[in-house]
Amino acid sequence: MIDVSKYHGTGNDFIVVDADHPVASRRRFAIDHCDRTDGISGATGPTGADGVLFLALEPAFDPPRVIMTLVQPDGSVASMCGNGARCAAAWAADRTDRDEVMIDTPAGTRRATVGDESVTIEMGTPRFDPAFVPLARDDPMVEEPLCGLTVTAVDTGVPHAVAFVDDVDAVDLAAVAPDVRHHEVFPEGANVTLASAHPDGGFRQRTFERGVEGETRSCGTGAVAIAAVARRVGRVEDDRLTVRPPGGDLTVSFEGEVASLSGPVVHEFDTELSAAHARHA
Ligand SMILES: N[C@H](CCC[C@H](N)C(=O)O)C(=O)O
Repeated sequence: MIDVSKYHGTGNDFIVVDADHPVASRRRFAIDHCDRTDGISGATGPTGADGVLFLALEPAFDPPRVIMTLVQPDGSVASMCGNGARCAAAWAADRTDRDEVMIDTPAGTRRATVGDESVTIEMGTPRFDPAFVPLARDDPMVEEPLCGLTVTAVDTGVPHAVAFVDDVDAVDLAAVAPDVRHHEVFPEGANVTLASAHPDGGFRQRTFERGVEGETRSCGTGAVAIAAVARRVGRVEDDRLTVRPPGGDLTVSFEGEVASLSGPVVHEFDTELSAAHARHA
């Protein structure tokens, strides 16, 4: 058994594992323990999770660094996760007593700042170039019809197909998302993110995630994707926007074209999990 923690960022929830602990098969560990019916349990029973964050803390750096690897419930590895990176920063801040942490991800190194009420992570520059998303074509996809939605494709560390609709709750996301998520124009697949204008400003959000293969309560790269697309297509000019997924409000801000993501992080509980899976299972 190994010690683990459970965290969530606006309802996007993760099992956090110190990478020093021996886990024979990270893939098997994520598939088993993320399961919503018989995965990781808290005081009130099984919770499961949207993914496992394996975190290697390097406290000697200034600021401390964390190498973050997100393994998803289907066993795949995602190159970036906005809410996961915010949880990783809170975990590292607890261990180092520092409020600034660098998170190393396959999408790049991102600075995180841990405050009392919220954790902010730099998210880099959203990219529309087909080579970045990636798209299996030479032109960016901006407000094009795709599987019944009007889609703009953007890379915010992972690929998002963003569609603005009148009311995010009026869309049967589970029904419409899989065709977009698996469309041949996205050679690595895509997360499918819906947005609609909120009466108090900003946007409501719903995201169907690749790797979870379902809707999550929040998605940080998706929130940044909505803000980036809204600016690109001229829906807003703001440098600071509230994006509201079902699990709680996120703030996306821009300095020039570089985005940051802020919102609360909650340490839910600590427990122990079995890590004794066959290496290649
Ligand atoms: N929930 C995450 C995104 C995970 C990325 C993943 N679903 C993929 O692209 O495979 C976030 O807060 O940004």
